[in-house]
Amino acid sequence: MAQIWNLDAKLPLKGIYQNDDRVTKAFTYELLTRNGVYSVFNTLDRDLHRAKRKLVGHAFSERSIRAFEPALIQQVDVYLKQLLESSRKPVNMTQKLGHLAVDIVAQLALGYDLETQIREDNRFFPRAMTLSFFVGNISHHFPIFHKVHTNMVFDYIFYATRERFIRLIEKMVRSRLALDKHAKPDFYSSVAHALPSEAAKMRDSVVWKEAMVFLVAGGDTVATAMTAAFFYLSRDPACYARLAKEIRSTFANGNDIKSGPQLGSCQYLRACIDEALRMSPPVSANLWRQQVATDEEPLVIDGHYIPRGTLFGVNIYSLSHNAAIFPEPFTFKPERWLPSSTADPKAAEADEAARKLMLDAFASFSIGPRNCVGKPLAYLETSLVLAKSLWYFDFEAASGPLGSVGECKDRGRPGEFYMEDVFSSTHDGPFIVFHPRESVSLEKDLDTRA
Ligand code: HEM
Repeated sequence: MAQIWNLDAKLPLKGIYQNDDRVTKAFTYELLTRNGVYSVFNTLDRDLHRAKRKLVGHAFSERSIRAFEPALIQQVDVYLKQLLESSRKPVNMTQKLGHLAVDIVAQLALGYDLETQIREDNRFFPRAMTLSFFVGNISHHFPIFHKVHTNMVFDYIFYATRERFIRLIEKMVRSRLALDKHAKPDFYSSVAHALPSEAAKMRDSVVWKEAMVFLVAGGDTVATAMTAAFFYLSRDPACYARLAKEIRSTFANGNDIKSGPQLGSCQYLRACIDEALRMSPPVSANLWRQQVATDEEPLVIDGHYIPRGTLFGVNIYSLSHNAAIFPEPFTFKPERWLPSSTADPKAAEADEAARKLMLDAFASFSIGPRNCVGKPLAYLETSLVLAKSLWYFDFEAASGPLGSVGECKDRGRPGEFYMEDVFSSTHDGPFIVFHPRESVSLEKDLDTRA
């Protein structure tokens, strides 16, 4: 298996990921399915993918997201209440935001109250998702293991966890199907009109496959984005102060923090999120691609001839840390994403050219027809959580040994959030201490929102 690393950033990204006439997802994606039933994520066939993408896209239209937002805010309120209860004590943000994100995505997929934020019993669910990423990632990078049925070995070792995970999803799907199509503002409600009336076994059904993708793709990733943002902000007083000032001067009260022009005007918030996504891309695997089987012409990308059967891709982490595009790539600098503020027209032109180069190379959600369909929701969720956290609290890194959990020490970069690639990412920390702001009352706002 060959691989193209992104040494010259400009071309291979588009040539690979925006070239769906000639390039498709690699066969390794198909190894992630069982029973030959594909989801929007792992289907290779271009026409089937387009149809599925159109279907799934309904859940992310502006209208659907607006309808879903109150359910999202309800989950964020649970998180805020818990921060209040644990004021002045260190909070492990990997756990806290992991629970929040999975509760949100369970609401989004199937209107289900997973309640990992408040109850212990379903907390195996995010752990099981990470496990499924881990096992799938092995086949994705080493398909030979799949051939020798390594997945069956993992199935055997993790049988109990896998069965528990699948039974819970089955319960979620069944309880949703028992309700009226439009009983909840969720994915099912957005797509129910277009679903086949299925006689298929539950685990082979379209609802099952797509809901499963939502749960796996939309929980862990957003949790990592938010956690990384807290890591960097708690270590950079200047960025923290600038963001706090922006949030606290944009809104008149906490109930106003929702989607709309005010949230949209928070340019520095968006810059902080993009910078966290660049520094710590939640999907850190190589997204392998291959030449479309029916394409008979030689494939040349960015001057590289790609022999038939080769898997190739651009690694998002390495691209995001290419110093020729992102100067000082290991420094958290949200300002790099802001429009130029210099009065000198020549300098402004150069700044804008540099910014365009970065925007073209920003691939944390990938690009092209297989890019992330959940991107608008991911931004909304991350923006709301950061803005509301800063509205109701001041926060800082914990002191003592807990304060350094999450730092990347073994590569000599303590300023970087340490993550491990399991297709998505595993991590721990940071531990953050929250102090309620005296000038605002979360309890009062929660009462008015209830
Ligand atoms: C910060 C958060 C997120 C990041 C960084 C992210 C990143 C990505 C990336 C890089 C891909 C391309 C994967 C590939 O080519 O193999 C992808 C695809 C996808 N994402 Fe996300 N994602 C995020 C949030 C979400 C959310 C919230 C959802 C839904 C609830 C979601 C659903 C999907 C789906 C369904 C695909 C497959 C799209 C297709 O193949 O057409 N993602 N995401």
